[in-house]
Amino acid sequence: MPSAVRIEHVSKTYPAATSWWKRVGGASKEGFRALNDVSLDVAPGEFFGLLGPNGAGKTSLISILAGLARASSGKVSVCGYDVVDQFREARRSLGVVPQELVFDPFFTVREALRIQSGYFGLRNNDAWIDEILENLGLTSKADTNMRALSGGMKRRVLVAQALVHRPPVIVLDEPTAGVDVDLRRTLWQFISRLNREGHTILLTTHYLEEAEELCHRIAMLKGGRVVALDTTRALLARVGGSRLVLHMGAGGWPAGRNPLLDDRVVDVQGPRVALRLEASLEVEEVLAQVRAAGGVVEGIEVLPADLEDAFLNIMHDDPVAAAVLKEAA
Ligand SMILES: Nc1ncnc2c1ncn2[C@@H]1O[C@H](COP(=O)(O)OP(=O)(O)OP(=O)(O)O)[C@@H](O)[C@H]1O
Repeated sequence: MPSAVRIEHVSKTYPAATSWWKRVGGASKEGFRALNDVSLDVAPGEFFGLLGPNGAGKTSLISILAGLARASSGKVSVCGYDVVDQFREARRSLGVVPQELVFDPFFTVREALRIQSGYFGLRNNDAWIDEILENLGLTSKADTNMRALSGGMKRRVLVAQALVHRPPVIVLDEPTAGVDVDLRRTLWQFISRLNREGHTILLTTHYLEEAEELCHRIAMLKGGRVVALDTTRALLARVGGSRLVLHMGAGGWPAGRNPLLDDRVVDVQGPRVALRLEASLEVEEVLAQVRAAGGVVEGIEVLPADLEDAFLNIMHDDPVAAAVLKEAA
């Protein structure tokens, strides 16, 4: 059986120089390289996560997969169909939920889904449309005009549109960005069910806890390169240990006073500082070092390591990723 998604040595360079791009400082003579020799193989039935910070290249990769953009080099196929040479077959095998809310304001929800079915040559698709509407909590909105829907409801319709032709591969580009808990739960229940029924899912997200819960395997992208590709379990095992979260009082984190202590820091968000621990027994020792360095600790939490730790570790351990991080700081 062919791979659900196969990406082979894909690079993407955006042309140098629209005038606005020059103004924001992104242009160079050679253009901007958003993807750099990316290779991935997603097996049929997998729930695969594509993670990475802003600008990592996730949307560029998905656009190439969906035939909306061309790779500068390399090959991409969906269910064995080349996305350029066999565009129709590849596109039919794919349902894409885009990141941006794009919709036609003139139709009701049901009309929009019927039209979308028509693009794939599907008539009499109402039974499946009704099932999708129900599973996404949209039944009561079926006859509502698209422009009268809230943002969250519009996002549900985007998901529904991607599913009308029952694609074997479903791609979700940050589907839960800015949506409420209710939609998240509804969406993940439905998507997990489709995955259990054999659909392959490719998910990009910034929410690492979502990826940790749902994905079998994960690729981490940074600066257009794959910096890690492994099972979720193996990525978690790579970090081990636990995390100490300190809530710092006046004066904040005593940076630069003790390099060993600074080395443990994985994340700083205002007064909340997360540190890596090899063993929980180290808590006392670390607290003593913080106090000796002049830090005032107001609260502590000890948490098991999670995907966020794995992500931060990998970003720091990878020399290219570390250089990109440093540049961004
Ligand atoms: N049309 C374009 N022209 C020039 N540069 C672009 C274009 N589209 C994207 N880029 C640049 O390519 C890089 C990768 O962008 P991309 O949108 O693929 O990243 P992303 O991982 O999806 O980010 P985010 O999480 O913010 O959505 C970014 O630096 C972006 O500014």
